[in-house]
Amino acid sequence: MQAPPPIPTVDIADPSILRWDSIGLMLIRDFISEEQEATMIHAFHARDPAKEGKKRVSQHFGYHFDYSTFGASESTFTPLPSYISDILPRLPIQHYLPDQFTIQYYPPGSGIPPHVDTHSMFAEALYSLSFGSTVSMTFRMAGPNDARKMRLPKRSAQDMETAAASSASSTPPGEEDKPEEVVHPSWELVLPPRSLLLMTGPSRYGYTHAIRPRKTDIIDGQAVPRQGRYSITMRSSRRGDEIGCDCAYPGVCDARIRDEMAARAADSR
Ligand SMILES: O=C(O)CCC(=O)C(=O)O
Ligand SMILES: [Fe+2]
Repeated sequence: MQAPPPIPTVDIADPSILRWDSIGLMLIRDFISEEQEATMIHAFHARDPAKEGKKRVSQHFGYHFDYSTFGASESTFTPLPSYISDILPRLPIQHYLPDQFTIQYYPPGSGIPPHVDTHSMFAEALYSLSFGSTVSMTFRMAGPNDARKMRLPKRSAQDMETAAASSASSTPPGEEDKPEEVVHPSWELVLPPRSLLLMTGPSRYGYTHAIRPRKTDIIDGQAVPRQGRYSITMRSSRRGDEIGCDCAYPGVCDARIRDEMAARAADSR
């Protein structure tokens, strides 16, 4: 079920900024220059030369993403290259800054399954800087199906990174006869190269985001073949007492899921 994308408001002072205020989403076009983009692509392949694989390739800077907690590592830290640290003073939210950076290369045809980034381990602002190629990102308000999937036993940490709310899996056994659940319509947001996406509020906590694994996107009715696309996901880790979440989306909130499991374990004692 696909819906037209919600209509953004264009910032009067800066028309390169589009906002979807009701869901806390913002896109800044031309956030980096073509020169910065070329530097980032060059630096990525200086560390990971292969371009011909079919799978997404990741590099970590700052505190590494920890695939066992879905938060930032306590200790593994790679200093930031200047092409990342240089952009931090220009991020729209300055009272807290990201400290966990994942650069991903998506060869044409690859994507990332629908998921909600961990609520409890990262502060509200989630950034994605796109470069290399235009891509469509699919958003969908999370529903009961996503909540159920997030409560399934996890196969492995790597699966869970993105399978958290993945809608790719099949109907669990015994549930075939249940009435069809409400699935909210998805819509696609075109992310141009060199644009910065900021997710806060509902788009951060209550929507899944995904990139469909395909070689061509349909943009304004035209088939646009994908080239290699890169992104830098930037997150601010929560530490100690800050870890937790009291968002309005308990169905897809890892902090609530952990509480439910603890309560269930206590009940069964
Ligand atoms: O590539 C992107 O823009 C988003 C990546 C993402 O959603 C993630 O790493 O959690
Ligand atoms: Fe994500």
